[in-house]
Amino acid sequence: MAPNPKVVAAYRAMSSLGISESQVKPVLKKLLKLYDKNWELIEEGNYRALADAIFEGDVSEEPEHPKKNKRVNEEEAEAEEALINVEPAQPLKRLRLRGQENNSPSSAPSPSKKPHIEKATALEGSSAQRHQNKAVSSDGNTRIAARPGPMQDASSDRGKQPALPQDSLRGRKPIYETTVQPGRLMLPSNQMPHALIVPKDEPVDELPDYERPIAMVPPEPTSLRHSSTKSGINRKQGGHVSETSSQQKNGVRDKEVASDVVIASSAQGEVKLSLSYSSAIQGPDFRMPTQEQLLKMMEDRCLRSYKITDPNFSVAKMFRDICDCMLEFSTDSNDNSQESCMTRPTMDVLKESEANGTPGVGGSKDLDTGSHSSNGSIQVNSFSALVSPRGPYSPAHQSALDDAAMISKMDISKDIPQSDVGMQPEDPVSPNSNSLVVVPRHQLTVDDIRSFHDVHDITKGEEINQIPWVNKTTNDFPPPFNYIPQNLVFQDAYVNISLSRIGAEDSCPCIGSCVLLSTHCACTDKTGGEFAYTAQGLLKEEFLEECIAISHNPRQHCFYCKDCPLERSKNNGYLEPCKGHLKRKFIKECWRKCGCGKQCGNRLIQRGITCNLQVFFTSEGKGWGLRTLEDLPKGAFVCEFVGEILTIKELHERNIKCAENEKSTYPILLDTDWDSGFVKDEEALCLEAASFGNIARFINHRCSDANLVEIPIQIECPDRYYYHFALFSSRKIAAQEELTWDYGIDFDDHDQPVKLFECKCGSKFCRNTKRSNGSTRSASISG
Ligand SMILES: C[S@@+](CC[C@H](N)C(=O)[O-])C[C@H]1O[C@@H](n2cnc3c(N)ncnc32)[C@H](O)[C@@H]1O
Repeated sequence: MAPNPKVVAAYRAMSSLGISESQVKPVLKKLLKLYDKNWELIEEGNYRALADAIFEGDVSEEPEHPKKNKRVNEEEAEAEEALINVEPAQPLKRLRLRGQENNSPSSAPSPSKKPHIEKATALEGSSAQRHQNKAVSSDGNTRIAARPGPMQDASSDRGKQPALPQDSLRGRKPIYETTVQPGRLMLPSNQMPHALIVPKDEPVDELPDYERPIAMVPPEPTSLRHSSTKSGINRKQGGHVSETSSQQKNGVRDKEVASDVVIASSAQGEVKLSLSYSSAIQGPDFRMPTQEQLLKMMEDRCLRSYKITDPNFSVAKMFRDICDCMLEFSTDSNDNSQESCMTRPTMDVLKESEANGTPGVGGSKDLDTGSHSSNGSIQVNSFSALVSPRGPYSPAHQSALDDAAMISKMDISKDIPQSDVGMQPEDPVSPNSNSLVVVPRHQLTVDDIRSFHDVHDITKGEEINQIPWVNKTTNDFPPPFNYIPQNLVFQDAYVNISLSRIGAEDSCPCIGSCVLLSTHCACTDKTGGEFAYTAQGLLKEEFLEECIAISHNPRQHCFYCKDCPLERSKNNGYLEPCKGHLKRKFIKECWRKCGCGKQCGNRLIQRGITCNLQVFFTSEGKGWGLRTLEDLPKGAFVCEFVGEILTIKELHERNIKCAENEKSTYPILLDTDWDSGFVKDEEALCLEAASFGNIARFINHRCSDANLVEIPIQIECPDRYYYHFALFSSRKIAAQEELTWDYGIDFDDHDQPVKLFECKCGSKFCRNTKRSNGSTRSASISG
């Protein structure tokens, strides 16, 4: 008799998992019986049920049913015959599970040799694999991550289904049935128990991926067979029968019923987590596991497949926690008074607050108000603060946070009792904390998400040193912005960084550190044959003093362009005369085409920020500021001013837009070389740091006697229309001092690129209080 092609296919699929026909045969026979020869159930998910049954050993270990050898009908006879006659199957690549494409059948270890390990390995390729996170590597291959992602976007699930014909469904609708019953925990589809997945021809659901229920009801013929007493599970609470929506939708089956088994519940039983099971899985050999067996099995799976190493890990506890979270979430979200629910801020901030005598905020931000708070007083803990690698955080929490921001709300000024200040904070991601609210990612605006700044490191790891932030003065959180460590072109700016444009005159053939050599270095040619830096990595005194002098006496160092790009950008048909720009002293650093190394003393600013800084909320009404946490010598490099590279035209347009929305821009004109000839529009540039910037965006202005001075640095571009804007200490600065620089604002000029602010620098040279001076330097930052 010709072999049954279905059987052949099943053999082949199992063969690709390294399972021999002799192992498949008895299990397949039993499954055929169990499923009433419903091949669809066996074929589903590339023979997932078959593979699972073999690995679990459930079916094959069952005692033989008395009707074992009775051929019920032709098909069974044929199938059994085929099971005997079929040729050894060749591995069929198309049928292999994804992620196993490199496992040739020959290299697959024999299950009989290493049954335990083999089971785990194979499961990773089958059912267990579906519970794993996957990351797509740069080569486009799907990789399995070490941990499951509970709130993973369903789109990342692509590629998890086997390459079977139902692949054609990908990109359309998932093949799961989604009957939502009240009180069910909603989890993403990639967490649905595979045993409860319905065949592919069942109706598809309309629910978004993130609202798929964990409990699923598969189709089955009308029956209440499931009311088995075998299970031993106390189903008093949850053993109810429910009707699936699919039946109502398609009307194909009269009634499909399912039963729930409660596997966990919150303390008072308000929330229960139950598994629905269907009589479709209850053949004559149906054996319901006890709750204990189920949890034990799941625990084993977690240990093996998800590599959970915590010896105290308990699936039962995890499920209970899920119930607690559900309860907490649902009661919080129904309760409008949650707006005033509060939590304790992070420890370091509380300590600071206490020291300061005022409540403080750390890792906290006013979550852009309006939609979140009617009175503007609701404060939301920083998302990043919660996920700080140094904070009370575990990788397990991370995956949950990937798709849902855990946010604790507080209004410290009103709600934190003084007795709470300085108390040990709760684990902010503990499910037992009643101060947490889980906000689905889709409810957050881009600005909300951006605004989550890590209290320990506002740079999010982009700099060598972490730069924390603190607010001892108000409940405000740092403004939303994206931290970038290097300038980035916004759109039209022409910044041509190409090696071919760097000629011999713009690079040196030195070896080692140029500043230590006695020989001439070509990179100093443009700065008078002298290095600006000392061997100790400070600005040379003389150079620094010249820069400070230029800054103090702008009028004497001003030039006026014939065709000013700034005026041109206004494009109002009437070209105003140039108001003047400052001609500054340049530094040319060595770069990639030079012979010296990265540690060359003439590559200072490109090595990044090395001093210890902190963002803090100023008490003088200047908003946020930057301070040093260590003493700085005179001439030390502090940081670069980093932002988006905009053309002046783009800045003009952005200013108009921002003015409409009452937002600020923080621009620095890169105008120090505009006198070299006609500057094209795409080469008249500025840096703008309001939305994308580095730590320098927090440095406030101080008139004249600021402790930082700005210096243009040429690195990778031979042309000076694009350069770096570095800030150095203009004098010794003591730890805790605020860092300031003179923006060069003319407070009398109201026709500047951006609106002016009322200067609160406190300097006795403040130009704003005198409202005179008439500095002719072009405006930098204002707000
Ligand atoms: C580059 S930002 C500095 C960081 C800013 N303070 C913040 O909170 O994000 C420039 C803005 O800070 C404010 N600012 C800077 N220096 C100031 C000063 N001396 N007095 C008052 N406000 C100042 C102005 O609003 C200005 O537009």
